Amino acid sequence: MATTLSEAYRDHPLHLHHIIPLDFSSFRTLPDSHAWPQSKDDNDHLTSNGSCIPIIDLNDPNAMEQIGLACEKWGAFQLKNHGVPLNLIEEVEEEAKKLFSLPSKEKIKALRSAGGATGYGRARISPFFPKYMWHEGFTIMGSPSNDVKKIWPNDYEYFCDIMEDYQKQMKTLAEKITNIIFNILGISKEQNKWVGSNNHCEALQLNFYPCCPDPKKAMGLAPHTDTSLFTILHQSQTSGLQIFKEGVGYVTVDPHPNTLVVNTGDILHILSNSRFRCSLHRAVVNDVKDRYSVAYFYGPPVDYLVSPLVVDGSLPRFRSLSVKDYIGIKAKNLGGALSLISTLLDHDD
Ligand SMILES: C=C1C[C@]23C[C@H]1CC[C@H]2[C@@]12CCC[C@@](C)(C(=O)O1)[C@H]2[C@@H]3C(=O)O
Ligand SMILES: O=C(O)CCC(=O)C(=O)O
Ligand SMILES: [Fe+2]
Repeated sequence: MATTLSEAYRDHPLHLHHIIPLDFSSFRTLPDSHAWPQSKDDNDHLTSNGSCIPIIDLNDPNAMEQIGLACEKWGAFQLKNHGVPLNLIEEVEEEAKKLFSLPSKEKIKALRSAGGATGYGRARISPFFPKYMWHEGFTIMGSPSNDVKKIWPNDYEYFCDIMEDYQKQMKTLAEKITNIIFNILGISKEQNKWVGSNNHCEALQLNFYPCCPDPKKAMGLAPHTDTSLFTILHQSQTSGLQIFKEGVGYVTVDPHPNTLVVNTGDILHILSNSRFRCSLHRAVVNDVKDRYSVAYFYGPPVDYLVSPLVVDGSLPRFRSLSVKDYIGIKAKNLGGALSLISTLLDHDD
């Protein structure tokens, strides 16, 4: 049987102190463990003048062209008329709120294990940063029942139904977006047989950023790119997501009701031979409101060979490798993973 996404992560265990979040409710000031050095750049570009992530209507006849441009320029766009029922999105947010509002001692029951991929805990990228993030996460792959039963032995069903339903809706939308993107890139049906099958990778991440006593010094989610083909994100009506734009800095993605944020990931960057960027992004926190977000990561199956698409005799900028191998390289090198597989640089190792 082919490897699953959780199995691909099992080979890259984390230490427990990189998994257990703080009991944020017990802090009135920012603990040193969560105080990040401020870089000058950080406060400069919280809103950008005129530059903002495009909002695209999926029903617009020009949607395909707009999506292509957004992926080239920003590696992100906001999507209107995406077809996902709004009440389902609201229910996912409500269930996430219920889960994260539990006392620490309850949430810890579903703690992700060292070699595990799902459950409650810190972000997987935590070991790469000297300070901790003002964030708690809950990772779901398929049915969350094994994890949620540990917290709510008698009331886990509704939560699970909602999360599974949401993943189904996200998969349908992700397939539409993939078809559009592969059309733009001219990727053949032969190469994308996995789209629309059940042989794909998906994961759902519930994020919680508690209201923070010293938001300027804290970091919600440190800068990263996603390991997906692309990610579909619902952010609650509280802003916090910022996308890095070359020459501009971090640009805030203002929440718009009824839109979902789509950001491109590493796999699409490699496949498109870097025509599409993979957006570097982060989440900042605030001292007024708790913030929630729900990220759906979508991509080809773990044994799929990711090969850069070469057009008109251009050279591949990355070596071909399986999704599983890329996950392994990223688990060890995070932001350095793409340059390690680049064909344009000399590697010492
Ligand atoms: C399928 C995925 C995608 C993961 C790993 C695994 C499960 C959890 C995802 C996240 C969610 C939070 C940011 C991130 C950077 C993290 O730390 O965990 C993501 C990561 C990735 O995109 O690499
Ligand atoms: O909370 C956000 O807005 C960003 C979340 C994110 O980047 C992720 O889950 O990968
Ligand atoms: Fe992300």
